[in-house]
Amino acid sequence: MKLITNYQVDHKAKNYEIIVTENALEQEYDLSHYHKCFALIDTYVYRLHKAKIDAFMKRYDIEKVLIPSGEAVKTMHHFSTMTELLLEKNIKRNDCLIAIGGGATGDFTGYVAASLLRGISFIQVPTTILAHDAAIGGKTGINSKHGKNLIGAFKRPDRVIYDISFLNTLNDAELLSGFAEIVKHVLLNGNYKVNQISDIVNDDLSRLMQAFNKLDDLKDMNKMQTWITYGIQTKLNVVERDELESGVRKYLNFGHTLGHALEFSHKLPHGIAVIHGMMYALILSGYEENIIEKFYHWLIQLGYPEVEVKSFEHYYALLSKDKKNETDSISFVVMEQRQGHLENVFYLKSFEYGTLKKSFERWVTVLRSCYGEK
Ligand SMILES: O=C(O)C(=O)C[C@@H](O)[C@H](O)[C@H](O)COP(=O)(O)O
Repeated sequence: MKLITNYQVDHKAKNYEIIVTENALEQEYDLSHYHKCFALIDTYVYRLHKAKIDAFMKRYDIEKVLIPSGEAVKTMHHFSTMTELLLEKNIKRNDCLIAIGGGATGDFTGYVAASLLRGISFIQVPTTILAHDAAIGGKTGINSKHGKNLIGAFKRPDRVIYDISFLNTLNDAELLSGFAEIVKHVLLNGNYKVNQISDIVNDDLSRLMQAFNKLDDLKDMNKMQTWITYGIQTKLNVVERDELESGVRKYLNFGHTLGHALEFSHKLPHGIAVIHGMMYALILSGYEENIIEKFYHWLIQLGYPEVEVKSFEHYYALLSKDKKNETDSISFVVMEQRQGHLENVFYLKSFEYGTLKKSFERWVTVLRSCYGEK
């Protein structure tokens, strides 16, 4: 068994362990302090990894509950059905829910755990690259008809068991979706040299761009592991400082404002929507078209698909419901270079309708020209 790394989250109390390794599900864990465990498992993931998951459940006498795959489960209907089902099963405060699946499975299960009996334990068993981000930091929730993740809670898992052998069965869309959050983590760590920014030169970003320049590179899990641990470390550095998102954690939402609106409107994989949302956020941040084009050329080489685009007004309604807004104007995380700084500076900035719309039109023009549409 190859151990990549074990993390210990450094909060003042109630820390949790993040085990990242191949076949992590086969390791021994002490679950004896729970009265009973229920595993909420993404149906699609269960079909692909039945033997492995069944062996884990048998070893710890865990009860299986299959749930709809992916984002489809994050509805009030499924939340209500699941909580009633678990109450029917006479769930206890010292029981534990185990989420086995991608980010959506973790969000849903965590929110059920946060709500049932005012909070029971839960464990994350993420099965995607995207989950290197989603399973850490305690954000849980479901969607509303008004937008993505609008109902939720902060709820720390008791443990994250990240069995990276699950990643071998990810399809192309899932690989691209997960990789988008790695790109975001690299940008967040950016050490750009001011005079070189126009060539997108950044130690980590250029390393990433060199390591991955076609879709097949994303399938190289040895390569990917390095960047998954990089992403986890970046995320931990932020959430340990600001768990409840009153300050720096907001920057983890870079690209997510328009990203969530695109994801919600077109039912796109999360990261594919976010990668385009980041390009829009760069335009809002003041970056010139040539920088965005360079990014897009790399992204197209990797296989990121173009997004369908509706009118700006359509997205504006969703942007106005974003959780980061504190007034009637829309808040975006922007990434700017400041005079005298060697690093990019992230901050939250409010924008009026006119600026957002103009930037949107610029983004659509770049998008269309890079993807070769008339
Ligand atoms: O952990 C965070 O904080 C993030 O914003 C990370 C995001 O990449 C992630 O997609 C998160 O689930 C989005 O949360 P939301 O608060 O924008 O719903």
